[in-house]
Amino acid sequence: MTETNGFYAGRNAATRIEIFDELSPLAEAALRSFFRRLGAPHVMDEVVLPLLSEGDSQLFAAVRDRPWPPWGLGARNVVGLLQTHLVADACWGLSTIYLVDEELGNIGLQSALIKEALEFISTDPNAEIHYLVAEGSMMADHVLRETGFEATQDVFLTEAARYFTYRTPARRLLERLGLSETDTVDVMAGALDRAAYARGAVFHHTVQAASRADWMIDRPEVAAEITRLVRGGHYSKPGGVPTGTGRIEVIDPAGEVALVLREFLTRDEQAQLLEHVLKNVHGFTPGTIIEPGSPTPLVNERVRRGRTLDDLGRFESLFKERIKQQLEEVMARLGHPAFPLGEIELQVTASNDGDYFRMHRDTDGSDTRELTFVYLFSREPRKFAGGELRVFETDVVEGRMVPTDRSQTIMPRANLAVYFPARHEHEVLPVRVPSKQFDDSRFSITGWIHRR
Ligand SMILES: O=C(O)CCC(=O)C(=O)O
Ligand SMILES: [Fe+2]
Repeated sequence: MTETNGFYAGRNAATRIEIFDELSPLAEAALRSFFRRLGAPHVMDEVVLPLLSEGDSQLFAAVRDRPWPPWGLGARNVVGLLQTHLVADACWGLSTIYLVDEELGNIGLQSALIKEALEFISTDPNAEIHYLVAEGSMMADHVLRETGFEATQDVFLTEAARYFTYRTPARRLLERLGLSETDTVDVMAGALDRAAYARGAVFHHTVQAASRADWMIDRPEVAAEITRLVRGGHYSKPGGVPTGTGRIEVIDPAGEVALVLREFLTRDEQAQLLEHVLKNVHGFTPGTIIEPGSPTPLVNERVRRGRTLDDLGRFESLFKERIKQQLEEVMARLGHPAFPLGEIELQVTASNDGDYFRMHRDTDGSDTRELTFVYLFSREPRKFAGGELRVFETDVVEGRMVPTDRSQTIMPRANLAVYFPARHEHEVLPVRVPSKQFDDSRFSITGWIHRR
């Protein structure tokens, strides 16, 4: 047994896997020291502790105890760590296995850590493991699929890359890695067959290498092939009803959930539009919503907080013209059936500090709104955070509106045009504008494209 794992046998015999879901000061000190040795001390405060304090997160640590005394500061030496966190109902994110350099080749240790985590998670027989994988990535895509993951159409967009959700049942992953039948201690000692360790090595090293840019490098414009799925990502929605469980099979979806087109206006047009809007600051009034059964628009801050302006000045005709020019391509790419074009309503929204627009649809099916258009703009460089536009696909099945598991998150970025069917539920996440200045707001122009 130990023959196949001789190099690490001594170390692994002195290693145990410890589970934490809260941290004593001593355990926290041991983890801080671990991340400092990894050269990534920020991970503790920016990832591990926040996830842990949200609840439903566990740390699986490979620990070696100091020979004597086995208590007090420095008694526990953490050499490997895996964090799990519940993202949505029965949907779990796994961190990469963080390892000190001298354990990078210790496949017994890595297998033991993931075995403990997967066994813990799969006490729920429906539990699934999810990763976000960058579109077009070769290594992560190939290896995750080979390990039994399926790619879904659930999209997550950052400025750096477009990610898709990959998922697999926790039980299946345990089996694919050959870990379901052997005890953790034996896994560490080298009792699995070669093929299982080889599969595990490819899997773990791929996840480590592919996600390294996500946790080692503090540069948001650098895209990692694999990134962590987080709560507050496209799986949970303030004030909304959960839709994207990631567990509904999507077979050959008709088109994109929302179509994003860049560079909608020229530079000059952008500057003039901003000028028009800033000049009309006093024309903005609190944004309203139309509630079911009530014909008059109302202010309802439980749903919407923000200010709107109906007068687009000369931009009214410019927007209508440009939307009409794009419409054919837009409908083709959305897979949206053709309709005789009617009017286009336009409205500017300014979202300042604390503003949001919770889950809603722009049509309940009883009016003639077909498509929603959203144009995003702001001062550059941008002075706000948040304000992501999230769109959740809705199908119509036998005349009823049925949410699917596809969604798309659009990070605000100046000069983007977004199109989606008006029946899709969508929301604007809370905006933060530290200066609270009107000029620094997140601005958008919404267009409702009617059929005749
Ligand atoms: O500002 C946005 O991104 C979207 C606004 C919206 O959903 C609406 O005006 O109906
Ligand atoms: Fe809307």
